[in-house]
Amino acid sequence: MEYRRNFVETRPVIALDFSSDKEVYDFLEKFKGQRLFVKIGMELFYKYGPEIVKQVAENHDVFLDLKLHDIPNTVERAMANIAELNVALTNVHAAGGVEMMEAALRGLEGSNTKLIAVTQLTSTSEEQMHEFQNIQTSLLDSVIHYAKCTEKAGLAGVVCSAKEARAIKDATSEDFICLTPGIRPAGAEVGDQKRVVTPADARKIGSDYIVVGRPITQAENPVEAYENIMEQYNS
Ligand SMILES: O=C(O)c1cc(=O)[nH]c(=O)n1[C@@H]1O[C@H](COP(=O)(O)O)[C@@H](O)[C@H]1O
Repeated sequence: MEYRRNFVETRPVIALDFSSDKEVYDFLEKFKGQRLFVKIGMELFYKYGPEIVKQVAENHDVFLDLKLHDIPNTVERAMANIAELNVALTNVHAAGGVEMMEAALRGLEGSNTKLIAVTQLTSTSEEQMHEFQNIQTSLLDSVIHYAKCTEKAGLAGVVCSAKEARAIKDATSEDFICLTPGIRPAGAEVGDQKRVVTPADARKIGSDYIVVGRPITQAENPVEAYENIMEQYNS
């Protein structure tokens, strides 16, 4: 079946998982003025706070990945602070519940930031989910359950493995965003990721955004690695 696709972000979102701001700016320099889509996560945020987000957002689109998961009131108030940064995307954990996700959205009111929710981390395997989370459905069912709850709360989409993107869109809507980390070019080191997909397959299955960290940031030539991954994703 041919599916309608409204929007796909053709640039891989680069996870800036660096321990210092110097490494971040040295890395971004290599791309010579290109406007990138980058992800700032806990590692940088807990060290440099909103300042690094503001700095990077001057020249790049930013996904602020802080994965909020707390009581609704706390999440709403934290999101109101994130709203001031006007980043393109930010996230919460769907496991926080529908009420928490609705509160997060209220906190973001007035900003242009899209809110998405993490379903099951791409570093979680089916067995780990059964054993540690004591969820006895299949991992796919769990991910779809969280996606439906996220849709019900009114969020723009989810973070999931590309493996699940097609099933999520079938269970929600074609426009429901599937942002997918756990991307590995064929033969690349997998590291702690469990549910990995190649850039080309991610696009075929239905990712709207791919997030790529180490295969680019740890590459000998990060610009070349970025361009190769972008080409595979868009071919
Ligand atoms: O929300 C995320 O961005 C995220 C969710 C998830 O399920 N898995 C996941 O890997 N991520 C993030 O995506 C990035 C993946 O990095 P690499 O494994 O180095 O490509 C990391 O910064 C993770 O924090």
